[in-house]
Amino acid sequence: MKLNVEQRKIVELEPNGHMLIKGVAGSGKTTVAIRRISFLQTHYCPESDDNILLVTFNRTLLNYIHHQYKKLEDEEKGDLATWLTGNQNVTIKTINQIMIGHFKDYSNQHNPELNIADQRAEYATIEQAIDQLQEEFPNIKLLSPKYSSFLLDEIDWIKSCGIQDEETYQQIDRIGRSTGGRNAPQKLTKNSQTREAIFRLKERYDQLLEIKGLVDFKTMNLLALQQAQKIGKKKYTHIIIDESQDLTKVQLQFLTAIYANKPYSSITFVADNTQSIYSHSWLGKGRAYTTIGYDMSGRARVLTKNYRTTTEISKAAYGLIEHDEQIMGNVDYVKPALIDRHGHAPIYRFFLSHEKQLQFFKEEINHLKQEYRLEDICIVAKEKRLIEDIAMGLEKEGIPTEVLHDRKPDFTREAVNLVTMHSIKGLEFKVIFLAHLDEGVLPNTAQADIEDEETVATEDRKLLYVGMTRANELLYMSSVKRPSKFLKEIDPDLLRFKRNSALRTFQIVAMSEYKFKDRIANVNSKEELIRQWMIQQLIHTYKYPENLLEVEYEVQQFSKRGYVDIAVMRYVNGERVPFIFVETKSLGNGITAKSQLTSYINTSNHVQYGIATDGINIAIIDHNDKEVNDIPMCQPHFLPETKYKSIYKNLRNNKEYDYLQDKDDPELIEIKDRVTDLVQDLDQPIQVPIVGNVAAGIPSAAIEDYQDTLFVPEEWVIQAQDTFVLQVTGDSMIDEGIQPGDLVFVHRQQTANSGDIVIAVIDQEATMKKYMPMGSTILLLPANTNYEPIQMNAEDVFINGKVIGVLQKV
Ligand SMILES: Nc1ncnc2c1ncn2[C@@H]1O[C@H](COP(=O)(O)OP(=O)(O)OP(=O)(O)O)[C@@H](O)[C@H]1O
Repeated sequence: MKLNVEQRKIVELEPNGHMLIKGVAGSGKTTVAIRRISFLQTHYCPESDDNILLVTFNRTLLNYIHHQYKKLEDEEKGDLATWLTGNQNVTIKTINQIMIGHFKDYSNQHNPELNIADQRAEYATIEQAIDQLQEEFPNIKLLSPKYSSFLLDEIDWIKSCGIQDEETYQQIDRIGRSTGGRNAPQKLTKNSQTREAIFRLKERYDQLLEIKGLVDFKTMNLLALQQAQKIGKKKYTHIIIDESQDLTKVQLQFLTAIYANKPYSSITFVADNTQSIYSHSWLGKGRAYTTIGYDMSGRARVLTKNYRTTTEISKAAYGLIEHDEQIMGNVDYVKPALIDRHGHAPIYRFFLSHEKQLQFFKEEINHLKQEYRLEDICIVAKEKRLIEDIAMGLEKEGIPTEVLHDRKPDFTREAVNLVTMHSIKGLEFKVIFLAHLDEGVLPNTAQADIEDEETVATEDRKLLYVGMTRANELLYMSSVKRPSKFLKEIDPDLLRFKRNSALRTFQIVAMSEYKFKDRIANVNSKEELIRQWMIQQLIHTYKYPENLLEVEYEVQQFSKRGYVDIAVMRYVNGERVPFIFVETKSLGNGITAKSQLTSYINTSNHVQYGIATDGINIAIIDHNDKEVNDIPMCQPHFLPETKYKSIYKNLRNNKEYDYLQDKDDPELIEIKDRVTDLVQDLDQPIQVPIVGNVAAGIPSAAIEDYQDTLFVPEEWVIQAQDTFVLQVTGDSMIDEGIQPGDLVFVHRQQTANSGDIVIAVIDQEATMKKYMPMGSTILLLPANTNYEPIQMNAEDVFINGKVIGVLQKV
């Protein structure tokens, strides 16, 4: 892969202390971070104690980075191999892996028995602490075991921010909490007794853990920081922090503590705030870099082009974040640029049960298997239990799965991957299924208290955004029962109901927009919702004009009469005939109407397609009862003819043109060269009069006296004021292709050359013949073997005009 100019510039930037690389999802931030390592290693690690650290937030991303390196093409491997294999001074780790190392140093020195508490120990200890403090704070209802998870989260947050004393906690703006309890307090007022109680609880909880020889994860982080600051061993000359928006303040301070500030050092923050999905993160909440001691003015580089996803997927994903004021208002927001890579629009489905969703996955995966390897497919859901459920279901159906946990996953195993939304950050797959985008799950309203409702929504909106931007080629989204409110924020025109079909997902049409109300027995029926959605789709998506649609279309089946819910008509040879039949059922009622549909289709030879749908399921069949992907878009030739079509033969240059004249406005004409298909630009057509028939000849009157005129291009005539049009009455010229009824264009003139077709007057009667002078006589030749040539003395023949073209109706 060739880096673009902006990426290469960043990779090859001379290190100059701290810098920020911000960019949209898929813009190559991780790619740049990786390449920069080999650049720094080659050029800016002159001393033997120069080390480079690439730190990531989550373990899945770390594993994925390792996996991606192995896949790099041979030419790039040369460079990368230096630090991947042989060279020991490059470390790629998660932030926790590094901090645990320092924590171990700390415990070895102070308390070798110290261990990290598991979740069960944390809950047991918090309940103990609550119990001990309840007497002291009898009025604080929050001090109750039922709020344990809320309180643990708050304590975690206090530690994540490195808050050391109660006074600071009393003053601080509490932004970013998202895991309250169902009945958690609505607001943690500043300088309140509630905050006092929480802070005391934190202290008591830590003491109790300590007695048990335990620390929780966030205290482990604090001790690691303390250790790093104490020993002052600044090991890393260059630090690159991928996904830096996810780190806590303490984690960021820790990295500063291990950063060796040499003249050629660098600490690079790689960030995308739009993807900040952790409530305890520091920078991701819009805080300035100055809060951790870095002024980024003039030190930020931006990557705007998303290389990962197609334009269709990107558009839908960006549509989502555009609805979020918090995201758009963030100073570090980067407006994404689209690259010109197109693919299938995202597919969105909803289901009435988990089993139906699973069934859909199974069927789609079985289809996808023909084009993709199973390991190119990843199913993502917000919660772990949801992906585990899906994995179990798929395994039962014989589809191998790989759940990507923290443990080292095998990205190469022939299996469908499954992962949580949080863990998929930084990863990418050709096909992504985002499952269970359900109300209540996304956003998880049960967990939000009112103070943080917006923050929770923003965080979950970002989660969905992260998920959507993981897909290289194909994105499926689905909900079970009520869809997440975020899906309604995406323009429905950007989503599809199924693969390889233009059909959009079911949407309720406002009753004021209903069509054919006067033809419908019960506009309030549930089935009508589906019919009106299909009518809307036929008109807006498939572009069938309303007057080609009929509802309750009557068909005759032997002795029985039936009524098709929607019939799409089209014109064939001027006749209006049924083309598509649609049978609808009320939402989720199944497509049992399919057999009915087949029998209706069989009542007419004209019907080519049938659709049976209940808004959730759909079958599209052709007249042979075979499932097809889609129905055709409306084509111009399906419509009733609005133009008269003729062919004009220009006898002056032997060219043929299509001559199309609007039925309502004869002045509106279109001329097309029949050989080149080029449509002629007709700025100023001229008018030529239709003056009568050939037998009458060309009258002497002026053009203005005639009302019937034709509009034609100027170059078809020699001179407008001398051109007339006559209708052919006889068949004497049919071998020249001139038929009775044709219109001939005649230039008024008294002479002619041998071989010209002329209008000649003999005995005051006009006739059209081929002119052939022979000495003092003239031969007038018919082009029809049934007629004899006429030989006349020259003085008895009056040439009235020469035929210069023929217009023939088709
Ligand atoms: N210049 C480029 N040309 C072609 N493909 C590129 C280019 N830069 C990056 N890519 C590809 O785009 C995809 C996204 O790159 P990468 O994962 O580095 O982006 P990112 O900004 O870290 O994404 P995210 O923040 O969404 O995780 C990868 O498949 C990468 O190979």
